[in-house]
Amino acid sequence: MAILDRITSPRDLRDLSEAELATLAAEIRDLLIRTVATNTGHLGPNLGVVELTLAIHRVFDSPRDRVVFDTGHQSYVHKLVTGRAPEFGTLRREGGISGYPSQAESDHDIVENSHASTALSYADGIAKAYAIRGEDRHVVAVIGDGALTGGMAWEALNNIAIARDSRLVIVVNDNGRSYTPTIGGLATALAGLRTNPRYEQVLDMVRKRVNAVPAVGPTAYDALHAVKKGLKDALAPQGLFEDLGLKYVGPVDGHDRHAMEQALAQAKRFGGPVIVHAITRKGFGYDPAERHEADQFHAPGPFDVQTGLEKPKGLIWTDHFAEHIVRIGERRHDIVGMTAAMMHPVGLDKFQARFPERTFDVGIAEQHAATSAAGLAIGGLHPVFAVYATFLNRAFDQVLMDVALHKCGVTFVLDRSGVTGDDGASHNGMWDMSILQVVPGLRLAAPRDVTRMRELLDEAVEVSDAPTVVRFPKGPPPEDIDAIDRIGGVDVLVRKGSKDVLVVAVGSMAGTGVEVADRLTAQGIGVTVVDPRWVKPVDPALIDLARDHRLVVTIEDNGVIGGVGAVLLQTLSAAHVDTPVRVHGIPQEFLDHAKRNVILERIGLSAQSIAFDVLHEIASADPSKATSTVDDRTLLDVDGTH
Ligand SMILES: Cc1ncc(C[n+]2csc(CCOP(=O)(O)OP(=O)(O)O)c2C)c(N)n1
Ligand SMILES: CC(=O)[C@@H](O)[C@H](O)COP(=O)(O)O
Ligand SMILES: [Mg+2]
Repeated sequence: MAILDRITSPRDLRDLSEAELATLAAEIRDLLIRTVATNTGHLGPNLGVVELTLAIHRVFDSPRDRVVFDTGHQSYVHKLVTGRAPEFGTLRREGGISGYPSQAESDHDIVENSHASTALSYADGIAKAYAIRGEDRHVVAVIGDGALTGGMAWEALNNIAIARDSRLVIVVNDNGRSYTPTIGGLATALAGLRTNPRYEQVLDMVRKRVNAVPAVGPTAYDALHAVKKGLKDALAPQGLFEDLGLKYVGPVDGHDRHAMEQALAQAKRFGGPVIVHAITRKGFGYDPAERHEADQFHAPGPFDVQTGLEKPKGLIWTDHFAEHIVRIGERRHDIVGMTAAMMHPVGLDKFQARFPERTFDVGIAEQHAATSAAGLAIGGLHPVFAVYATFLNRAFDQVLMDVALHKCGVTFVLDRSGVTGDDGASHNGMWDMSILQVVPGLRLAAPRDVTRMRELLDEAVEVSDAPTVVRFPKGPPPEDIDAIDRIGGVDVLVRKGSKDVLVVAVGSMAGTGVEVADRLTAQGIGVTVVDPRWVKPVDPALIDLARDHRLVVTIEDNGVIGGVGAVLLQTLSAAHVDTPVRVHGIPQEFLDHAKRNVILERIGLSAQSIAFDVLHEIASADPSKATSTVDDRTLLDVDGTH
């Protein structure tokens, strides 16, 4: 029987021998590799925290002591040792366990938000609460070196440094990388701490000699720690954490479980905030991951376990952006590319290779990126900040008050907009076309296909006195959908029969809009389908089109509150256009993980569902238009795809 099968709670870890613990680590690695190879997910980060997580759960008593993971993508080992090994095969599957902590799954889980750099703030609050309530409970926060480049982490550290009563242990999981090597002064400071060879050799010698002494060992090791600390000061620069007044233990070999346990036990005894600096390697224990130069299998697609080779995947929207931004950069020498630690995932790697001096990776620091972009624009350049839509949320005030207020020509390229699916509620890019609607002067475009993405990017970078946004979804783009006409800035995609229904299909929903038209025209309903291209500001042509039709139906891959449909409805009302508007979009909810297409179907963003609703509405308003399909959704199925 596998040792992992015997672990139903972290306390079971305490009964294992050294040999069993080593076997358990191997079993966990094997399960991680085999599961992610088929389910996808975060392999490199989780292979890097096997020993570290086991040590945490042997020294601390979860869930009485709380363990908070920053970003949460590295919480698979935590899940395995907190009773979820039996269902680990359902990882990231619909109805299965999430790829991030989930309160619904376990009392051991806290932070579900996959946005980086939040863990220390949570931990600060929880630890203060326990101190005030007089509860003798510890809080352990695991934060990566990448997440430490996020501003929130330093806001938290500034407070934690003076929270003397907080029983808070911060484990810095330092593998030197986000996707690629972590950038900036912090990375250099951490490297200074972890790469001082003399310090390591002396540390090794001290640890071996002292720990060899039975009974006295650990205590003596603690006492010597003070010496070691002095030693470190002599050998390595004063740690930036200690300069903040934070106690610091380390650096510790994060793959040496015993050493990690000693360091954690020592930190636990401090009784106040303390940092344990663990040195790990992303992908540790699986050669293809460790050797994977790009990102050490941060989030690989399906791959072959034996060879580590990823299954070939087709081009996605990002790949087409990656090509086009280089072409733009060739003709526009003022264009600079910016990313928040995601150079390849957002498609700026080719631009960086071509124009290294015009490409900036700012770390996981979207707020800084947005305001630095404003600075770059003020300085006479045109920044293109490529970022996942959901991660721009945290830079809303910077977009509003630092970029738009000063009329800066910055282009935001929002990848992964709309429903992304696998990475759960905090990854869906369903907010941008709502929150950015309120930004005065900002122009927002949603391309329906690659050709329109190129056109709209070209138009966006020409705007020098306002922020522009181009947003597209995760995954492969559709075939091009050519327009049959253009009215104002609005592309007409379909125009059949009388002007019964105007379908306003936004960006990636254009194909769905055309399919809705197919279903309605098959029922004798006249339909016009348009793609606004620029959804903000509202194109006046849409007002005239709406006025000429009996019903307006909007379809968008964005939340329904404050989105394109909502704003069009408001605009028509202000223009005294009485045509009713039915808004179809993402319900304003946190959506559980599942594949994008499954979620779209489930929330009614499918041609079948929308056409049925429209037909129902028309039949109830004009019974002469009622047909047999009103009560039988399947009869609408003109192309037999449902
Ligand atoms: C605000 C935000 N921006 C970007 C990301 C995308 N992202 C996910 S994990 C990751 C790298 C995290 O690096 P680190 O904290 O060092 O953890 P590691 O993967 O090395 O364990 C990034 C940039 C995110 N989750 N949140
Ligand atoms: C954890 C995190 O925020 C990212 O690594 C996320 O997994 C991005 O996923 P995709 O790049 O697959 O959309
Ligand atoms: Mg890292």
